[in-house]
Amino acid sequence: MSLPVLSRPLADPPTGALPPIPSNKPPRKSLPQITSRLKAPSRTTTLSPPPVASTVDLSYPKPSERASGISPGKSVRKTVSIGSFPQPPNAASRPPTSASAASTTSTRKRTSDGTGSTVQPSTIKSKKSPKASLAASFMTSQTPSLLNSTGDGMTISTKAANRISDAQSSIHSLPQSRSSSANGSYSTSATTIEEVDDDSRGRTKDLDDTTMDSKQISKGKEIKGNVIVSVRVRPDPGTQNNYQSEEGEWMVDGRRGLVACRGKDGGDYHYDNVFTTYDDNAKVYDASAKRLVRRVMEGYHGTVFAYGMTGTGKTFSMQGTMSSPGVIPLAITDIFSYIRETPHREFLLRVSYLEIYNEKIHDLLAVPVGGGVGGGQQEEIKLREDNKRGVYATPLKEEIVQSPTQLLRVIHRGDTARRTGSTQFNSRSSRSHAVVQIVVESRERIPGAGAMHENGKRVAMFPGGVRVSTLSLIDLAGSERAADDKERRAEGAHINKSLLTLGTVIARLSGNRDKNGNPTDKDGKHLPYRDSKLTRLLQPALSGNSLVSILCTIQIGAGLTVAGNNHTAETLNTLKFAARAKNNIVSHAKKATEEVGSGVNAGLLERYRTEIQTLRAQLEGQQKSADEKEERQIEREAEQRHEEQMLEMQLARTALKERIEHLNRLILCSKSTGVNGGSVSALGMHSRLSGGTEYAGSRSVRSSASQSTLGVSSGLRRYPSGASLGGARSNSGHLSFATIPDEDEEGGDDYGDGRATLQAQVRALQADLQDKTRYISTLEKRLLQARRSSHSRVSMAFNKSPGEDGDICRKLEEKDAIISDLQRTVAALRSAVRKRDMAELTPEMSSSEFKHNRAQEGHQSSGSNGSSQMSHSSTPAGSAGPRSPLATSPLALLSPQKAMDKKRKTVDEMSKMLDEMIQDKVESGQLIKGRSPSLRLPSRRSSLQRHSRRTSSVGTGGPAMNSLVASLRERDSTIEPGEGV
Ligand SMILES: Nc1ncnc2c1ncn2[C@@H]1O[C@H](COP(=O)(O)OP(=O)(O)OP(=O)(O)O)[C@@H](O)[C@H]1O
Repeated sequence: MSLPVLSRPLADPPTGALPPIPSNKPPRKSLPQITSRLKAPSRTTTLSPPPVASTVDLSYPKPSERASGISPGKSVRKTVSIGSFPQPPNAASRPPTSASAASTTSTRKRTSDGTGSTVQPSTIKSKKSPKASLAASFMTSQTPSLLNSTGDGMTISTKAANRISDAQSSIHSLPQSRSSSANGSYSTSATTIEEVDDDSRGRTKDLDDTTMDSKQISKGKEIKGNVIVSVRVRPDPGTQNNYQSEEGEWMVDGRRGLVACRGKDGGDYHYDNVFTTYDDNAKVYDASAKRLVRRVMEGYHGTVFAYGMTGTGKTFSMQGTMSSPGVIPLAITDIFSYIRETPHREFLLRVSYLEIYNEKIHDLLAVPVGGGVGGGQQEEIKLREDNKRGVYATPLKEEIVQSPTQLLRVIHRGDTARRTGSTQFNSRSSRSHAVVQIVVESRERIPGAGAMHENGKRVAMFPGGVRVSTLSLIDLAGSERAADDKERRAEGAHINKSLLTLGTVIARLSGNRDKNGNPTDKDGKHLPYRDSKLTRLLQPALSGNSLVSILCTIQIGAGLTVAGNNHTAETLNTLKFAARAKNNIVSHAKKATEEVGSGVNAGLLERYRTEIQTLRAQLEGQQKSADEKEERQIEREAEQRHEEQMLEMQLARTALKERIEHLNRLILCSKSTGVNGGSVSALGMHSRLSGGTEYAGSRSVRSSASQSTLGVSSGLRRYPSGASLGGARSNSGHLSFATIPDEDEEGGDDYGDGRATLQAQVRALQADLQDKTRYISTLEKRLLQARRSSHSRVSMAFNKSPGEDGDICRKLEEKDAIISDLQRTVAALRSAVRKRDMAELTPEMSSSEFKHNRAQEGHQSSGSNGSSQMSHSSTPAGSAGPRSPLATSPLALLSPQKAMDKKRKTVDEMSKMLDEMIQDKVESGQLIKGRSPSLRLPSRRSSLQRHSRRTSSVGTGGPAMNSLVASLRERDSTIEPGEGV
């Protein structure tokens, strides 16, 4: 099936003055009592049919005779032209459009045979009278391609055919579609909202003033102008438009809107429009639907439907052909023209297409479950009704369209799915009622624009509100006599039943309502809308919520008789239906209100806008949270780095602090206790000497170790021997040598003068022990940390580039150096202890020697300086050289003076105990062996043993001390040099 190519202007809106109100038809002598109420179309047109149609001699033998109970004159009680529709905005109030401009620059004059010839614009412009303008509107119709109007330049392949439905097309459906399920349905019931529309009413009044006595105008009569009834006569090729049939003579007068039948049951029938066989689809559309379409764009609901016997041209009129597009494609063109002309509003169009076949509703746009158009199972579509939306079909697929081509494609897709069949009168007869529904949503582009001017009148508009209106284009199935084919008969029965119901409803329409607001007939009985799906669906339109245009198609002439059927009765039935519709349908159509907010009635436009806003807000929120997350991550990383740095600094500070404390304590010890010499003072000296500016690392460890070593050395001086002195020298290095003379000198003074009490010394030693303990634990910590970090770096290094191996190796070597230092320090400690023990156990030290030395010591101390003493005392025993204080001091301890011996012995014991404790600490703290340092906890047993030894020796004095020394000896003999303690 091919889509029709529009052969008329893209935009041919009624921008100029509206056509004149049809003047009252001249009273006819034969119908004096009727003609006073009739308004015959008095359109002056240059396209009048040939004389054969209009000059048929009409003779009305029985003018007052009623056809089927309805007098033709009475049935057409009031005929109001299309001009009674609400007026469109003034041309001046709208921005000029290219389409309208085009219509003034180049026009084509349509002739009665459908061909056009170019005429000059001036020819048309010169016709200023309303009548002339209407004529001009027909004359100026241009016939550009519909495809060009979209601007997309797409070519739709078509196959020439007389009917649009006869052609095949390869156009595919568009992806953008949505379903109007119960939840997703959209209101088209805005017209149920009553609003005062002074504009349209006033205009109707003005228009009617020209045609009828103002006293006769009532509101009910005014709104009848919202219903247009037209009759179109199909050409009968067989009879060359000879309107004579066996049943009588027919007269069709397009100018007067008259169809008359002279014969049995005949009569005169007047309508808003009567289209002769010479009128083409464009003229039909212009006169019957164009203005309605425009009103729909302005916010009114509109319904156009074609009614008539089968084969009389309903589908031809609604769809048209490629060369002569029908109402639907022309309406689509006008819809988009209106959108282009109205830049201050934004629009959203959605379309649905359904058919009622055998009293079931089918969605022509939904792909059936079983696949294939028209086949498979479809979800049953039901009609529902609510106060807001009125009657609606659900679930019905709706597609959003953005161009005329797109819209035509969608409708074409529905057409191909529509049921057709061959009947006696139509090889491709529509077997269903087809309903195209175009929902138009619109809103002001600038929210808050406030009041707008329409037709020169100030119309209050709610800024930002969405207006929803609906255009229903319905091609009804044709009524027919019983067919031979069973299927056709069944279809025909349903078609006829629904059309009968439609006729019944229209015949009983009265405009009355019961107390619940339901429409009733004159007798107050309910109208049978529910008797058929068609009437149920048309209920909103028939009960007055919509502008209505009914196009009734007939075929008259001898051709029908030739075919063996006389359809005059059917034709008369159609004419009567049209007359009843015109008389009975009362339309209260009002412009839909603008719904503000995102409720059901607000339409998709508002929903989409709300959704856009929501999504935009979500997007911003997500962006914000992502940024925040990133910031937090960065902060966290920075915090971690900071913490690591702080930890490192803390460790460094702790080490520094401890060192400072240690140094301070040593200094304070000597000051606060008044001790100027002895081991305490010596330790302080050594600390100062060895400390310097070294805070941590191997140097600190070394200095600390030196202190320990020196501490031990200070004890050893009480038990001097040549071997011990040599060992002490070799292990302690230059520090030992540098400090020994001071220590010895001061120590000699201490004990010699007895200024420092033993208690003070013990305290000082204990404090020193605590310092050492703390220092050792700090070293442990650092060692552990260094090991951990080097491990983690090594593991990281494995994952990193091989180029970093050198760094790691270097660091490992550094750590190893530290460990080696520590090991050396411990070894020095051990060595010092061993030497001390050896010195302690020297038996051959004679008392005379001791005396001699002691005397010498006393002599030297009374006069000479420390350095000379040192040079003498550092000489080994028995030699002529100077003797070391370490050599002389232990001898002095073995003095025969008992009191002094006792005192010194106690000090020695204490010193040994302290040494042992230091040793224990070192032993229990960190044990380093080779390159794999590990912590070793002291065994509980040995610890306890040590503790008991300590307490016993402290509590009991000499014997305990002996056993302590023995155990020390025993232990030390098991330790090999170089082995970790
Ligand atoms: N005004 C017209 N001018 C030229 N051809 C016409 C006209 N009206 C109808 N026809 C032709 O008559 C045939 C039948 O028309 P159409 O199918 O439109 O009738 P119908 O009323 O829709 O029939 P049905 O109810 O069976 O579907 C078609 O071939 C169509 O081209």
